[in-house]
Amino acid sequence: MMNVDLQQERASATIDSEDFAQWWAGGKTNLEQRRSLESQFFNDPQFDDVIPASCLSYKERYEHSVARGTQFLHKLRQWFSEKQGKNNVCDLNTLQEFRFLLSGPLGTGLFQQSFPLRLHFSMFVSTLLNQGTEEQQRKWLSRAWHMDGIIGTYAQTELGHGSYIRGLETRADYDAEHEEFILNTPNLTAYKWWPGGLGQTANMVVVLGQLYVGEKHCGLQSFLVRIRDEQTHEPILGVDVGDIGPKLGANCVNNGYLGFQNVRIPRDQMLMKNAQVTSDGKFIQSGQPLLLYGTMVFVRVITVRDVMFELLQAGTIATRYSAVRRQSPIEPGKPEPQILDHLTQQAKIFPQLARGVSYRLVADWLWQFYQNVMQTLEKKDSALASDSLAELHAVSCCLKAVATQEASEGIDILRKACGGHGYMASANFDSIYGLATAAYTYEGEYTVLLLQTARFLVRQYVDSLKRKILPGSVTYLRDVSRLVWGKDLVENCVRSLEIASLEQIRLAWQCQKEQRKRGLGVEQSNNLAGRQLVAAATAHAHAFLTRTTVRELRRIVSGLKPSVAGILTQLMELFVLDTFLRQAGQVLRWNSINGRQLRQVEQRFEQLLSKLRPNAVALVDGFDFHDRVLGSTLGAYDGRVYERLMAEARRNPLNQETVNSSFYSHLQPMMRGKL
Ligand SMILES: CCCCC/C=C\C/C=C\C/C=C\CCC(=O)SCCNC(=O)CCNC(=O)[C@H](O)C(C)(C)COP(=O)(O)OP(=O)(O)OC[C@H]1O[C@@H](n2cnc3c(N)ncnc32)[C@H](O)[C@@H]1OP(=O)(O)O
Ligand SMILES: Cc1cc2nc3c(=O)[nH]c(=O)nc-3n(C[C@H](O)[C@H](O)[C@H](O)COP(=O)(O)OP(=O)(O)OC[C@H]3O[C@@H](n4cnc5c(N)ncnc54)[C@H](O)[C@@H]3O)c2cc1C
Repeated sequence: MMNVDLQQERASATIDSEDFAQWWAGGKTNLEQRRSLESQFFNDPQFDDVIPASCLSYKERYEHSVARGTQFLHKLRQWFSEKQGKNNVCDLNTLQEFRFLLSGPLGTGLFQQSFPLRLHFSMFVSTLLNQGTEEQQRKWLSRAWHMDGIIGTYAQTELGHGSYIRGLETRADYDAEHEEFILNTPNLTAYKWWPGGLGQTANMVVVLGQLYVGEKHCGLQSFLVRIRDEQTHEPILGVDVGDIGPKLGANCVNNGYLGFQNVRIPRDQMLMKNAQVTSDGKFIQSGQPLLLYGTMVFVRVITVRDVMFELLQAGTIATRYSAVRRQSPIEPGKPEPQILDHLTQQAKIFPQLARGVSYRLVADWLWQFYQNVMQTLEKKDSALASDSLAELHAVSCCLKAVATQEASEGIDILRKACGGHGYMASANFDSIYGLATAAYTYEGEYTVLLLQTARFLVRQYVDSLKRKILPGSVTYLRDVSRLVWGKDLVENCVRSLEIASLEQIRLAWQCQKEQRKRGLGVEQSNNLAGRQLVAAATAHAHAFLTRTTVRELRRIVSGLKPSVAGILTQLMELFVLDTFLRQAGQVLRWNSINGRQLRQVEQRFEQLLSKLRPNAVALVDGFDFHDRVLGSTLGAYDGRVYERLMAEARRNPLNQETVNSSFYSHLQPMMRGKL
């Protein structure tokens, strides 16, 4: 039976959640296909949970995720190859499509704490694609794509170094006589540490190590290394491998450690698309060295989409729960309202929904931009390629940083918006938050990535002073006009964020110059200007996110059904106004905005909350998360929150006996003074 409040919400909404769901899924056919695929898995008893996953031990969780992961991949592959037909070869688009099935809603529905085989596709196969020569791809790609004797992962980070990649210590020495590389872990800090699936799952890795040819250091290169025997799965001689242990979240990923002692691999297992070692030991850098970092760029790009889903999962749970939960009369003597009627509750939840929708528009744009840059790189126009790569790196770094930070923060706001019940593991905010906050760190830590973007921004700012043509993402730096507060509030807000970004970049540049004038070198000056540089990259991200959201929505809006267009326009506006208000410190520092104008934004913000209120439940229904994807007692479609909380408590293994054995062994002796 459906909760009556949710029934009422759905009946009185002015948008049709089905229309929204079709747009969200990219069309009716896509939506139907996704639903049919999900039902094949979610209705299959072999994918049911007997015991709540949160009640399993760490080891049991791993074993369960491998058992389920292999069944999942087997079934998904069959479905995917039928769908792809003859096109079932591994290229970038196919990989992204398949990876999305693993890490999007479907994969999340089956693995709330992720699973160890994900890295094989997102990082191992993508590295073979990006960094392998055609010959290497012929040899390895198809096998890897079909997991034919190969389960891979990406081993870059070490115990001692993660952010500063050049500091990695793993060594690969070329032995010309045997045409082999010899891999070594010279000390404890050189142990690989963190790679997902490395502990007990993977049998091959892409390893990043310092290449030495004789005495000559040839920089970091990537190598394809077998670490476990294909048949027995025992570690190869000289390989020391294991799992690093429980973490804050993502506890089914099987993150591992790895050390090498004189492990030999053939010469053709260095990935040689951009750099080669010839059989007689000549090192040739034939492509742009930075392409070695290509896998990281790829994952940063797709992470924006991943955290968008996590934020909206949490948003759906909090919205439905807030429509079911009744507490605290607004007027004395009146019935307790749905907590969603408290304006402050709307102000916690709706901006997160708006942010998620904005990330969706920006993630689509970013993926397109990534593909365009990849095509440019293939054209071998080195100047153009290097400019495009620099812009892609700068944009992807700041978007990944800010999106993961805001999504994690948003998920925690949504968790708190569910009061005490939000803290239950069965509400599932812990898993969702665990994944989102991991993304804040992995694939480039937040501050480290913002500093990368800031370098680019300062350079573009200096170019703007020289009246040079600027890349698309920063053309606004050429516009030095002051803010003119007009009728269009969205434009006022976006423009003031752009001005704040421009001025903050200018300030960061001035700080660097001041330090240089004091006689400090470039690196020290950068270090001392660090806070300003991070503020500049953050301000740029906010300006870019708002401008891109507005532009992308305007580009597509005419093709949408009026009710979908209407709610998306409200959400876009709410996102822009919310960003402006949250960044008010920066905005007011760099723009002349008076109290009346600020109040205008606040009033419109509050008005938008009221406008969205009647459609909130229909909107989150439109994201079309299956109950299994939400995995939450608070967020299920039927709204039977209290029944589910109680049922889940009763399933808890502790409640399977009325008296636990610890009573006889400890509590009773204590009470009888017999300890
Ligand atoms: C358990 C997970 C949860 C479950 C989810 C499961 C699956 C999800 C899928 C995958 C994710 C899972 C796991 C994540 C895997 C990882 O984390 S892999 C390890 C990732 N590591 C990093 O990201 C390290 C971050 N550090 C760096 O990228 C670089 O070291 C640096 C900070 C960018 C600096 O590099 P450095 O070599 O020192 O260079 P320098 O600062 O000197 O810069 C040189 C110039 O190169 C430019 N540049 C740097 N990187 C790139 C790049 N990628 N592309 C293009 N250009 C780049 C840089 O800006 C400099 O340019 P200038 O012109 O000189 O300014
Ligand atoms: C869940 C998870 C999964 C992961 N999966 C993988 C994987 O599959 N493969 C893999 O190779 N790695 C993986 N990693 C490792 C991950 O990429 C690194 O942890 C990440 O890049 C951060 O590096 P670090 O741990 O060295 O942090 P540190 O760099 O030590 O960061 C600590 C602090 O130092 C600051 N700091 C560091 N450098 C600078 C600087 N230049 N300027 C200013 N401040 C700085 C940071 O801002 C931060 O506050 C994973 C990590 C996690 C958490």
